[in-house]
Amino acid sequence: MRKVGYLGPRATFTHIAVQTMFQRDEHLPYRTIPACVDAVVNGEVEYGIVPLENALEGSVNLTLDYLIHEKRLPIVGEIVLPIRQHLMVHPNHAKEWQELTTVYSHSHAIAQCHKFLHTTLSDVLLEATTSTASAAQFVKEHPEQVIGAIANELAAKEYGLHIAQPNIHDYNHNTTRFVVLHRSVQQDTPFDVHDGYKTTLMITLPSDQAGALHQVLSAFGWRKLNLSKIESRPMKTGLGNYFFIVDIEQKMDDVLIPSAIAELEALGCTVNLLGSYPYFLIK
Ligand SMILES: O=C(O)C(=O)C[C@]1(C(=O)O)C=C[C@@H](O)C=C1
Repeated sequence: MRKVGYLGPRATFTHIAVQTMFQRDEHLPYRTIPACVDAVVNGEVEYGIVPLENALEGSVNLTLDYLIHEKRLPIVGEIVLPIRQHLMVHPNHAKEWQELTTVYSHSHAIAQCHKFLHTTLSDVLLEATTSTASAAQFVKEHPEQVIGAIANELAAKEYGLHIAQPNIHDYNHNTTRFVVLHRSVQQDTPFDVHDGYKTTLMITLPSDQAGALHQVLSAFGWRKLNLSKIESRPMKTGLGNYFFIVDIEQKMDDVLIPSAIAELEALGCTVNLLGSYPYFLIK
């Protein structure tokens, strides 16, 4: 049985991803994303699962920044999960959900429900928590307060809450990508089944070189390497300094990706491989 760490407490979306893909393993909750990443670094767990990107809200910057700037662990797998957000309250307040004073949730979950919150609960205070399930746990522990949480159905069951309004996310096609982290690059994949492979690179452009980004993209383009994501993030070294994260829709090979990397390096770019890994889409 392998030890798998996740952003907890029990019944987060991350926990659902872990329960689905690591059914026979031991699951250990961590309070924050950095704590979960640290647990992999320290060897407390073999794998750590953290959210990376949501279809409505974009990247989970805390994950990306911690992985890039603090603890550089390889990505060895990816799980994509459909996300349905529900407004839940303590059963004592089932009829008062329109009079809530405060709604708690993870900032990404709050952002996925802005339209609903704006139109239906416009005066409510919004408070960010470390995860959706920790918001549900907080509501359970404060039955005297007229407050709510945005979380999933499993959290409503786990913490004995009443779903006052189901499916409050603003757009139907809501999914989140979770990455599987390991201490070192592995030959074995963390799960037996998968829907395809991705390779993620971090690319830093040479400073002040006109057309550098165009040249980078053409190194992938003429090799017909399909990119499923390109995103820039601050290098945190000064205003205007950015690096790029690029996802290529295929496994690392012997020819195409290595020669694209060599071409980028010849152009003066710095390229780091963050992982080449299988992904699985949960239905
Ligand atoms: O709080 C949770 O339940 C999480 O697993 C975190 C998280 C995220 O950070 O994006 C995961 C999925 C949803 O997009 C909302 C929150």
